[in-house]
Amino acid sequence: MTHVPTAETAAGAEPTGTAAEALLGTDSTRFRHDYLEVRGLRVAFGGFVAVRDVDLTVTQGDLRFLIGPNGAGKTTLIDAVTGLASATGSARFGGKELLGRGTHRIARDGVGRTFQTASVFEELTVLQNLDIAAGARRGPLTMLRRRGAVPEAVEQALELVGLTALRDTAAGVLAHGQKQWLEIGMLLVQDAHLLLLDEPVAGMTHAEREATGELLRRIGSQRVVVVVEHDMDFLRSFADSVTVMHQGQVLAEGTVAEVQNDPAVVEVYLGSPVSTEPPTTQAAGPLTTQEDA
Ligand SMILES: Nc1ncnc2c1ncn2[C@@H]1O[C@H](COP(=O)(O)OP(=O)(O)OP(=O)(O)O)[C@@H](O)[C@H]1O
Repeated sequence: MTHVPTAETAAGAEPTGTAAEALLGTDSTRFRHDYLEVRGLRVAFGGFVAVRDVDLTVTQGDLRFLIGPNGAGKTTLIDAVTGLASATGSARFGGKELLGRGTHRIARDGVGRTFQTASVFEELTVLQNLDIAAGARRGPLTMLRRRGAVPEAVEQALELVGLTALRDTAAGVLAHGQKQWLEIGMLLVQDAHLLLLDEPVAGMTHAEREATGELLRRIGSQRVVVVVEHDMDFLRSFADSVTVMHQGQVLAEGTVAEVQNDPAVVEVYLGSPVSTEPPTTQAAGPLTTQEDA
């Protein structure tokens, strides 16, 4: 029988505190003081500078959203931090300089990312995908020793991302949202402590977006999480803080309310200078949607 995945079986189901704590740790873990510190980051493609002079600090417990118009340099920034784009300046995590290192070493140092399109092994089951991700961390010898047993971290990740009931389902038949959760689970079993997520809720249903937001909250309390996102409703529901990029630079940073009322952000998003006249009615901010207007 084909298992039909539903939103209810996925990340919306609250995991037990034990699984989340066991996998993510608690405030007393050694990762408490982890943070991403980017300074003077610059990425050029030939003569075109896609990212310039970017400073960014993101700490554990601060679910950071990175927004900006198309082409602002958000994905390029993630590419630079994860070793996919060569960059100058500095990007440090856990006290280590990431720039100039290979993608695999950066991953081993606890930095994980997702892409706009989920990249899971479609023919393999949820469990197999997680086990491979865990194996990437364990190394071949440990993998051989553990063959047959489901590693504890994999069990915990299954529960945390709400895919326990779908563990034996082929990843290819998962709903779109569930694939994203699987990818996030794969980062967790790889022991990523900096998670850079590129548009994780694109194409998701409302229920899937809500479930993802709750999941990111849980993870963000114990890991350093940066979310690139265009979905402004999602941002306003779940962001602790926001960095706005424009033309390769940081334009504004602050709480949702702060950036929403920043005239420079308004101008970029609306494409025209903000009126200096007092509004006659409640003005819609740049991060508002049709629902709000
Ligand atoms: N490999 C590349 N070679 C040349 N130019 C590139 C390359 N990758 C990105 N760019 C350019 O760099 C700029 C920033 O692109 P990037 O994908 O980082 O933007 P973004 O903010 O993530 O946009 P979006 O929201 O549309 O994903 C764009 O002008 C893009 O065309």
